[in-house]
Amino acid sequence: MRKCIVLASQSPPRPTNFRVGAILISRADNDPTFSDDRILSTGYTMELAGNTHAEQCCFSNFAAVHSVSEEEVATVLPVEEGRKLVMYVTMEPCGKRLSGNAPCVQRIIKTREGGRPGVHKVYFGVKEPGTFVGESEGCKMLESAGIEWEYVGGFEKEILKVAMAGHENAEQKVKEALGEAGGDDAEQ
Ligand SMILES: Nc1nc(=O)c(N)c(NC[C@H](O)[C@H](O)[C@H](O)COP(=O)(O)O)[nH]1
Ligand SMILES: [Zn+2]
Repeated sequence: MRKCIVLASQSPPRPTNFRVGAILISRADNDPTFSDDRILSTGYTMELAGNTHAEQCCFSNFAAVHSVSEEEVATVLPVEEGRKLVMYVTMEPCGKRLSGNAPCVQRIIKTREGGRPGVHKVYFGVKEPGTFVGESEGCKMLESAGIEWEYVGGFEKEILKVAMAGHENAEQKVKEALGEAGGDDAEQ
């Protein structure tokens, strides 16, 4: 998650989205300390041209290395016995985008097309604040697609400060979002 926060802080601050970082990992099944994790790709919001999201850039970067388009990334993601693909993102993948572009949950689900294992689980450090799309749908959509997710607590303040750096009175917004997230340092 710390690596994702560093990625997110490379994103150009905008009032119209959040600065998010994402990492795609190949993880061994029987490796409780995750010591055998292999980072396959990284991405951060607006890393690539256009109005791009961190998860989208993460997939795009991997696809580019394998000379396919982001839409076809499922065809080049590794399928290895005894290993699964997991994704770490600072913020819950979006289920809806004000711009109308394809949401990241859809892109994550797409990695499983053609019966491929695709992304097995998503870890994130904050639920999406209500700033743009109100109640976030990401988790529910992942669940209904059979993709596991896990909330990694303890990074809320750091993640939201980076995510909202481009927003009007960001400090106040972060405080409110922390209140939403129920972060343990919400009262500060
Ligand atoms: N998970 C995630 N990764 C990102 O890289 C990013 N920027 C968001 N942000 C979610 C937020 O809901 C959308 O940024 C707004 O809804 C505006 O939509 P656009 O970004 O313009 O498509 N969420
Ligand atoms: Zn997104």
